[in-house]
Amino acid sequence: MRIDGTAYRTIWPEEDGSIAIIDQTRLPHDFSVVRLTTLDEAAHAIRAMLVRGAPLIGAAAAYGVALALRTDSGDAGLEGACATLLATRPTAVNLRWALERMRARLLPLPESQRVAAAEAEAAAIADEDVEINRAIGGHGAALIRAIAGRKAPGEPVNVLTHCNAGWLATVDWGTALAPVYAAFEQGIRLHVWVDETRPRNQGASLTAWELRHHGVPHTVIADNAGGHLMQHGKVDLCIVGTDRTTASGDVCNKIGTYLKALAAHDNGIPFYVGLPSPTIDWRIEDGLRQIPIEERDGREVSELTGRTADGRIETVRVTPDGSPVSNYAFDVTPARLVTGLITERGVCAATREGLLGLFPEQA
Ligand SMILES: CSC[C@H]1O[C@H](OP(=O)(O)O)[C@H](O)[C@@H]1O
Repeated sequence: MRIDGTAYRTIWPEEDGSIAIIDQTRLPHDFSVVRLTTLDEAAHAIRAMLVRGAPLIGAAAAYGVALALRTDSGDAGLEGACATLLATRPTAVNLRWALERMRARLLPLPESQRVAAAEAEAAAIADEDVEINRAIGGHGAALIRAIAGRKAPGEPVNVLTHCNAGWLATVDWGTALAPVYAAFEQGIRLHVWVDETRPRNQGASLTAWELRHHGVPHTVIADNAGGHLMQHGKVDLCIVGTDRTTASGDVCNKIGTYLKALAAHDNGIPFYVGLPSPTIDWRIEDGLRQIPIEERDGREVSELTGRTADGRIETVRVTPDGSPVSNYAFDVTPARLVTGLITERGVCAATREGLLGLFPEQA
């Protein structure tokens, strides 16, 4: 995506072998590029959410393996790197998918060939992600265009999204926001309701930042406002991302997604999911019982970090000292509440039959 005229991806290799990332914990106030040079730095970047979003987590882990092999390209080094990176975050299946792909590519190779092959495979994962998301954008834009055709002339299509599933959550283009960007580029009038997405505020801090830089009309709202907007006809469709979708169409995504899906269902509003195929977990059917839900540090709920009027970044506490805090990072939306899955191969029902219709090789 372009920021002030410069084209960026969220992650890229540098000539010196380091891996550059945009530090997303500094947005929206500072645009800061960090260079990773070791396995531990890559693992920290994922765990501490300098990079986040299922596809970007997968790409970052792949590059993390390449960094690790520069130090130890033996089997133990490779297995150790994969174990370290796999342990960073439990929910996004792209992490497991990318690491299994790197292991399969590298284990058969002699140690002398592994660094170059790891860098090439990580770059391939990144490039493929961009093309997958571009295709999701095209398929999703057709949905937005169809809704636009039913609106009064000049009326924008109102899209509600949760968390950040834009280009910052991927290598480029995004998943839930790819259709928004594609429709916007096609000249379709639209507006995006941006759930702030407590507690880490990826919507307020990242989605709003993305959309503002791209010139897409948007309004940041409290998470709890979405249902009210739907009841009053102000939402035409919801599009969200996912960190893991089961073979039967259950969708795991940022905490609060399930509540939006319930409100959409109650108001007859289409609820779509931007779903790149590496985010499909073909090994499980029951999302509620089989998807591990990450629990993060309670301080993400009890504290707020922002910029003061005079430009200082400060953190304040918003709960009483001593009050216990829990911080579930994801929830699971049952397939029955999902209108459709927007994949790189087209849109399908949130069912096993729907997914296998687009990905028959997985049968
Ligand atoms: C395109 S994946 C985006 C997905 O990832 C986010 O989780 P996190 O920021 O914790 O990595 C969120 O669930 C988004 O929908």
